[in-house]
Amino acid sequence: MDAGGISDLDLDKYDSDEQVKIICLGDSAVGKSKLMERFLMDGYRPQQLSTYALTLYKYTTTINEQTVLVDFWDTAGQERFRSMHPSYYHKAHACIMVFDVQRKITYKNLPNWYKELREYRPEIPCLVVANKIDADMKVTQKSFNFAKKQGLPFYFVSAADGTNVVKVFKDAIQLALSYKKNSKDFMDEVMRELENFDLENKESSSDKDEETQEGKPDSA
Ligand SMILES: Nc1nc2c(ncn2[C@@H]2O[C@H](COP(=O)(O)OP(=O)(O)OP(=O)(O)O)[C@@H](O)[C@H]2O)c(=O)[nH]1
Ligand SMILES: [Mg+2]
Repeated sequence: MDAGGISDLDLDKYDSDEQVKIICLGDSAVGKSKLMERFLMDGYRPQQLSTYALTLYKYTTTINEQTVLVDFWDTAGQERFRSMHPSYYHKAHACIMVFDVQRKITYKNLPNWYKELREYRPEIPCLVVANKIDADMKVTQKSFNFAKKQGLPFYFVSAADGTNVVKVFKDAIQLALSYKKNSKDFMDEVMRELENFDLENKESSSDKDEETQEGKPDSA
């Protein structure tokens, strides 16, 4: 692993305005890596961070005249243990949750992934993706109710022929950005309230000082 790889794991960077982190969840072999590679096709630079069993895909885009750096996090094998390391979820702004329409079990496992996601990131946008529709277009007639039940956006996609791939990733970036903006506004509000609270506290404690001052016997 090179030094650049290590600095890429500097998690504090996700606090800055122009960086978002998007994670990918789902069973093994549903096509998570293929989807990312399809989206980033030209000039993507996956960075294998084998120590951490993950790959970072870096993507830069311009939204509202602002340059946005997106880190897509992809796992390398951890999902076989049915659970991710907490740092995988840390400061993520959106999640793309993938299943394979050809393997029912990968759909059945979605609630488990979703539960774990919500333990770490209760509020981030989550997009549900049914991959490999190229293998049998008829599956798009079937209903997969998990997303609807949870009120999550749902997409039929194919990493093999590219159907809807750009749409999913662009939507994920938009949702990540708006999540970040709104949670930041919320935090600003909390910080303001805390400052006010602090001021009030200081005022009341200085009142107290005066009282004790007054209560003291006059030395003169
Ligand atoms: N037909 C078809 N095959 C696909 C599609 N996407 C992925 N595959 C195949 O599915 C297999 C698994 O794809 P990966 O992208 O490696 O899956 P993954 O979710 O990253 O798997 P892990 O890294 O093991 O968790 C590969 O053989 C892909 O070629 C698709 O849209 N259609
Ligand atoms: Mg993979």
